Amino acid sequence: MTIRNLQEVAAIPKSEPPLVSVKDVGKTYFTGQSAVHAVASASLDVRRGEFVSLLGPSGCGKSTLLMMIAGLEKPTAGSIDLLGSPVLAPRRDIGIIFQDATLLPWKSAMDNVLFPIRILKLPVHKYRQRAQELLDMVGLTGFEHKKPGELSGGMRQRVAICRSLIHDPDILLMDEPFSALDAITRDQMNVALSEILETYRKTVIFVTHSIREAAFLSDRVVVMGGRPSGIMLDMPMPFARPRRFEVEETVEFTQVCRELRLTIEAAHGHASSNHAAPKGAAVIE
Ligand SMILES: Nc1ncnc2c1ncn2[C@@H]1O[C@H](COP(=O)(O)OP(=O)(O)OP(=O)(O)O)[C@@H](O)[C@H]1O
Repeated sequence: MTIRNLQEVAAIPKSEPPLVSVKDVGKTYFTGQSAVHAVASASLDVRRGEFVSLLGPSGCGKSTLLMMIAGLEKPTAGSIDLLGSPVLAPRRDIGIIFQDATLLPWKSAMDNVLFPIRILKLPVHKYRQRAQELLDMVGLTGFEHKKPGELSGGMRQRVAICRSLIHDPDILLMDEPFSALDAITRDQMNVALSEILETYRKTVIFVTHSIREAAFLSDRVVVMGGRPSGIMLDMPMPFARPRRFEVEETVEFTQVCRELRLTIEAAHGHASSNHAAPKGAAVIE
């Protein structure tokens, strides 16, 4: 089982082909008589070890793009390659985390983490130690035998993160994983996720409404928006790693967040921050 560390990632040459390649992808949903153009033409490359956030207001197609990368929705235009092969269906080299932890309520935290191993018909005993290491890393030592109902929302989401990592996927897709948590727990989860990724370095595509969350976690932030929706901005985050809360108190962080916010507002025809937030952009924190 490979555990990639930061030094290894830093050593990945920029010339290496992207791990995820989204080319001119579009998605139109047809429901009865009407058509919804969820994503117009989106192109995006993600390199191995990168953390890329998809940021934008409600309804701009972030989840749709993520679900297409996961192979859970089919594009109506363009193509998506993962590790050099086209995505045609859900794949084992991907781990997915949704807003709701969706744990099995009758199973313990340990058994929930090991669940993908059972589904994949791999030998469970070989993965117990890794499951324990993951639970230890997210601060759940001593909670292995608790059922989801006995855990807090933040704890359940930590179990879900462990579950997504247990089979050592190359890519993690995360759809607003912390948006149901209170602000303090959410901040703690952001730091916990950063720490996890410093050890179990993965390629991550992360959907969020939160500018600060995107800026804190990401190597690049991709802003989606416009009508029809596409990619408005692809911006590298200039903050050194490892990152701790203090980065959010820097002038540079505030400037980056401002630029992201202005791009989102411009996408909605509101270039000035003095305007009231447009419908749809009201969800941006
Ligand atoms: N299964 C579906 N059938 C029809 N329309 C859909 C479907 N899924 C999404 N849509 C529409 O596609 C558009 C994009 O939705 P999507 O959920 O991808 O946006 P989003 O940016 O992730 O929004 P949110 O942040 O609120 O989750 C919306 O107009 C939505 O109503």
